[in-house]
Amino acid sequence: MDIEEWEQRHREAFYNAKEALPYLDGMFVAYNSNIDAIKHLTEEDLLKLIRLFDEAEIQDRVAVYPREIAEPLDFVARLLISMREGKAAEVPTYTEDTHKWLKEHLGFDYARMGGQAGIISNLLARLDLKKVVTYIPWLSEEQADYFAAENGNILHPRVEDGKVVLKPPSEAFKPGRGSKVNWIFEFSKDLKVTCAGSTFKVPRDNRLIISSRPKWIRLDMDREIYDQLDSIFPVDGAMLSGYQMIKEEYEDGSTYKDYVEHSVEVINKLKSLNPDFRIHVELTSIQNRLIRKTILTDIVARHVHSLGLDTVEVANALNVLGYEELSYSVIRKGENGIMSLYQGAVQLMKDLKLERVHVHSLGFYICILAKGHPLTLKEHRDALLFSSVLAAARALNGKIESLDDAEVGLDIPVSASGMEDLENFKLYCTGRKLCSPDEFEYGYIYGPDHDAILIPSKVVDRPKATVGIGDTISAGAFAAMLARMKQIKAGK
Ligand SMILES: Nc1ncnc2c1ncn2[C@@H]1O[C@H](COP(=O)(O)OP(=O)(O)O)[C@@H](O)[C@H]1O
Ligand SMILES: O=P(O)(O)OC[C@H]1O[C@](O)(CO)[C@@H](O)[C@@H]1O
Ligand SMILES: [Mg+2]
Repeated sequence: MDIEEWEQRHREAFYNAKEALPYLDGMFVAYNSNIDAIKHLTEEDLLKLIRLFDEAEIQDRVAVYPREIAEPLDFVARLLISMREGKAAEVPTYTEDTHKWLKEHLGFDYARMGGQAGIISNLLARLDLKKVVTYIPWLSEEQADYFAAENGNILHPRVEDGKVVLKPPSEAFKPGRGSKVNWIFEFSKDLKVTCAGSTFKVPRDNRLIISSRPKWIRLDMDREIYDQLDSIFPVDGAMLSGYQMIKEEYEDGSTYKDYVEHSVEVINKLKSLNPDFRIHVELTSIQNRLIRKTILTDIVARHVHSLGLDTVEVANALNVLGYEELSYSVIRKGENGIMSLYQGAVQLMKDLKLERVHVHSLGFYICILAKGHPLTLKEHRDALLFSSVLAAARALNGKIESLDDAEVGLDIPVSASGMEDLENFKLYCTGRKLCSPDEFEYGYIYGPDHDAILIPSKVVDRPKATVGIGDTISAGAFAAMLARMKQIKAGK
């Protein structure tokens, strides 16, 4: 594979996407947004933090592998695990005490829009989409301020005298509603960590998300808004996320089954209102295995078209779907396990009856397509290359203000190690007759029951922050794909 060829393809794809995006009438985005309190950890911070605890106790808690933050020791343990493995993780906390303790002992550098739906809404709005209809069940006044308002193209449903109208978030929030604040601990490659006599270096830039889960959170849609869902149209597709909020049981006796049922009702109603409608679900790391499995088998499977996830989430999904061996080989080899990652993504597409599975990894993206998916492999590849430029821009500056602003991503080089990973995969693909050597150079794979796109992606050496880049990649690619479908429909 020739790096200059891929740089040229990125440029061409970026301008093709720029041409196509205005053909979109709009996108519906729901459910989760929050305020991200972001803290870049230094070695000094870590020394101070570890000194607050007995190091043997930290070690014991690491071995427990806490799946929620019930007390500060859980936090320190999950932080060390995440740093040592270089794996992105999100851990829930159900107590306000966590926020108080972190504020008192660490503090944060800056607050930003957070949550897949929040980040995706702002990205699509700044790509100048005609309309982004966002639905956040817990929209607070403070949270409303984190939505991009400069283009006036983000609208949120509101019930006025029994009628659903679309308003800017700043006019649609629920008065008196509290805000959901997550903590994001960003840590850079090579940061040195010493605890209980052992020292290690952080293997790659990454972050740990502490996801607050206040009692009032419900992953659900207001009844009136559901009943008048046609009022958000015309929109061409939806990007849904936040199902990780769903709990097994609630104080009022309801259970996760009720919220899964409502979530599927919303999806079915959206599809009934536009036969060409396409729905993408963006995943995140979900600690509760029952909820993770249920989201995949009862909400995603057979109901949505497209799934976006990172490598750890592929492994976690395979694990709860019964592919322990494959899951382990994805995790064990990390970014190098491209064969297992590919096989895992194909398995997800088959088991969950999806049209599209878009996996983002550091240095390359894989997109598995069901046979018969509209668009050529080149058009799908363009969508992925476009998102790679966006990812670079977001990694470089920590945000994307506009399409013109995103062009800075074109100057970031395609990842040499990503190219190497793909080279290692070439033998597997050509050996199994998945593609000819030439087709592989284009990044096209024609499987027996699926097609696929592989691209090397642009990687920023010292990113400003990594949180939200995956959401940016998935949103950019899905929007560009839909836009191309609309452009073709318009005869262009
Ligand atoms: N320095 C970087 N430059 C470019 N892309 C990056 C960089 N760091 C991470 N990424 C991309 O961001 C993705 C992170 O995805 P994910 O873990 O889903 O993030 P989030 O869910 O917070 O948006 C990685 O898979 C990789 O493709
Ligand atoms: O699961 P939650 O609490 O909605 O949080 C999702 C987290 O994932 C992100 O959206 C990144 O994907 C963060 O901005 C956010 O803190
Ligand atoms: Mg993600």
